[in-house]
Amino acid sequence: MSANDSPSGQRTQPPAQTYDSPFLKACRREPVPHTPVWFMRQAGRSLPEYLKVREGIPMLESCMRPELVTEITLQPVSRHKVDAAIFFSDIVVPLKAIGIDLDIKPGVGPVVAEPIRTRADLARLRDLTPDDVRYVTEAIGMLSGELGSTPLIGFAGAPFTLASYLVEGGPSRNHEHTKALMYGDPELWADLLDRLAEITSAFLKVQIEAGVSAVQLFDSWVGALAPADYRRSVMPASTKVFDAVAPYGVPRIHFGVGTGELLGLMGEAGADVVGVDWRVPLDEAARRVGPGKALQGNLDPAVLFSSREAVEAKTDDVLAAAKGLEGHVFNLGHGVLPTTDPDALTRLVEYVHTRTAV
Ligand SMILES: Cc1c2[nH]c(c1CCC(=O)O)Cc1[nH]c(c(CCC(=O)O)c1C)Cc1[nH]c(c(CCC(=O)O)c1C)Cc1[nH]c(c(C)c1CCC(=O)O)C2
Repeated sequence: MSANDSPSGQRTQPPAQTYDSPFLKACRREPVPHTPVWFMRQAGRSLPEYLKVREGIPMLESCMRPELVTEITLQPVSRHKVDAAIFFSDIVVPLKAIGIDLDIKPGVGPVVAEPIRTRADLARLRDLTPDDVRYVTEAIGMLSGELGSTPLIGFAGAPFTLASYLVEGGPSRNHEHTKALMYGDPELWADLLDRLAEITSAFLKVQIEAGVSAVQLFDSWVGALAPADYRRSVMPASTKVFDAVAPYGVPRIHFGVGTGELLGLMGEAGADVVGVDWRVPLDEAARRVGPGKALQGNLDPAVLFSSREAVEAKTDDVLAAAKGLEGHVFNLGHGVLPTTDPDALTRLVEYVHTRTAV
C-alpha cells in the first residue's frame, strides 16, 4: 500500500485543491493567514433561501436528493464566505439507510418508531454499505466540483448520541432509558455502542472516499455523563470510530455540548481537533485537552441576538482566549439557532477574518 492509498485503495489526505486552505491548516496546527470560520448548522433554518428550497420536502427526503443537498450545502458558503462547507445531512441518515423506522419531526427532532432496548432489538442494526447511501456519494462528488479550494466537512453522530435517540425513541432531557441500559446491562450496552461504531465508521468512510476534506463526530448529548462513565462506557466506541478513519489522514473533529469535564477524554478518544461549547474559555479548554490538538469554538450562539458591539466584544474575548492555541477554528459553541439574523453571521465571519489577518 503506498502512502496515498487508503485501506480500500482510495486516496488518503484531503483532496489536493483544499489542502492549503486556512481551515485545514488550522486543523493541522500550521500557521494561517487568518483564523478560519464555519458554523455548526450553518445550512438550515436561519437562511430564507434554505426555507424556500425545502418547502414541502420532508427533512429526511431532502437529505436523499443530491442536487438539493448540493444547493443547500453551498448556500452558507456563498452568503457568509465561511472557510468550510458542512455536508447537508443528519446524524440519523445512516440509521434510516439501514432500515430503522424513524422520522425527523419539525421542531422536535428524530423520532424512532420502535426504540432499541433489548438484545433482540440489536439485530435490527445491520451493517451499512456504500450502496445504502449512494445519494451521499453522489452529492459529495457534485460538491467537490463546486467548492474548489473550500473544504467540505463530512460528519456523523457518535455512538452515544445515536444510542440516546435509539434507546429513548426520540429527543430526551435526562436520557433515563439510555442510562438505565448503560448501568443495568453493561454487556448489551457495549454491544449496542460497538454496532453503532461500526455503522458510524462505515458512514464516515463513504464520505471520505467520496471526497470530504475533514470529518466531525457529533457527540452532542454526551455531556450528560460523568467522566468515569464516559471513559468506561462510551470512549471505547468513539475511539473505534476515530481509529477506523485515521488511515485516511483527514482531520477528525470531536464535538459535544456541556463537555467541560470530558474535554481531556474526548481528545484522548482520538480527535485531531476538539470542539468546545461556550461554557469553557478556550485557554482553559486547551489546558484540559493538552498539547497536540487544535480547538474549535466557541462563541455562544445566543450572543448573535445582541447588538453588533456586544457580538464584537464577545468575539474579541474568544479570540483573546485562543491567542496561544496551537490551532484554532472559529465556530459557535453549538449550532446556529433557527431565528438568528443571517446578516449577523455574515458580519461575524468578516469580523473574525479582519481581526486575525496577519
Ligand atoms: C443532535 C443532532 C441532530 N442532527 C445533528 C445533530 C448534531 C448537531 C447538534 O448537536 O446540533 C447534525 C446535523 N443536522 C443537520 C446538519 C446539517 C449541516 C449543518 O450543520 O448545517 C447537521 C450537522 C441538518 C438538520 N437537521 C434537522 C434540521 C431542521 C429540520 C428542518 O429544517 O426542517 C436541519 C437543518 C433536524 C434535527 N436533527 C436533529 C435535531 C435535534 C434536529 C432539530 C429538530 C428541530 O428543532 O426541528 C438531530
